[in-house]
Amino acid sequence: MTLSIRPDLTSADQVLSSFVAQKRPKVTEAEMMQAVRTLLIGLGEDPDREGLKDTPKRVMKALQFLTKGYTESLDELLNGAVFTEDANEMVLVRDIDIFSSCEHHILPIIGRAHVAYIPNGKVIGLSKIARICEMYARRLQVQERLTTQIADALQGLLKPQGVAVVVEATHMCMVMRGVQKPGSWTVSSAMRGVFAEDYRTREEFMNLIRHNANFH
Ligand SMILES: Nc1nc2c(ncn2[C@@H]2O[C@H](COP(=O)(O)OP(=O)(O)OP(=O)(O)O)[C@@H](O)[C@H]2O)c(=O)[nH]1
Ligand SMILES: [Zn+2]
Repeated sequence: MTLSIRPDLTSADQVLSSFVAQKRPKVTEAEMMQAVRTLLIGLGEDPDREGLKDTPKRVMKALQFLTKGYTESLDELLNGAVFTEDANEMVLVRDIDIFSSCEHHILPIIGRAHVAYIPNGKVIGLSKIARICEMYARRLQVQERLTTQIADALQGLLKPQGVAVVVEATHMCMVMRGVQKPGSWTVSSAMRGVFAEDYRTREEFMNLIRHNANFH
């Protein structure tokens, strides 16, 4: 089962279960499209008018794409790209775009993730860090869980000296509806190992995610 619908799992269980690609449950696409059609009627629309004729299919496809992380696994996305390397300095991948969906309203969470780790004999292909973010973001999420899942995945895969993840994001459910606060954004962090234990390591990470790159 997927993480978001198994709140009883510990983070270690969650990392393990992420190794196995999840299958979509057996609801037919026709049933999903029918549900969107019902929504349209409930909203006061005519689902048979020309502009809306293909909308149930489009909405279903869009939602399938936005939640494709349920069908992905760490094992597949890694493709073996964990290498033995005698490196022990911080590795940071910054400014990873995040497009997720909040589980309360299925509205976009848009932001960036910054992910660092300090190796302990193993390094991971850099693109795989962004792919891990992508896999967890493309599920129904709360920002806090997205942040800890990324950290726990790296911690579980590499057993590094430490992992640090910061996610900065704006939630459309707080911008377009509800409390309507455009410009508000949320910062969440997950620190593991030396990043949790040693404030200087954490400070170094925080400084590195604040400075501007020279090539911009
Ligand atoms: N902690 C956390 N809360 C979130 C996230 N995304 C959405 N929420 C919040 O989830 C809460 C759901 O509250 P409810 O009162 O059940 O729903 P609601 O009536 O739609 O709430 P409002 O947004 O305040 O109108 C809201 O406070 C949202 O802002 C997230 O990633 N993390
Ligand atoms: Zn929401």
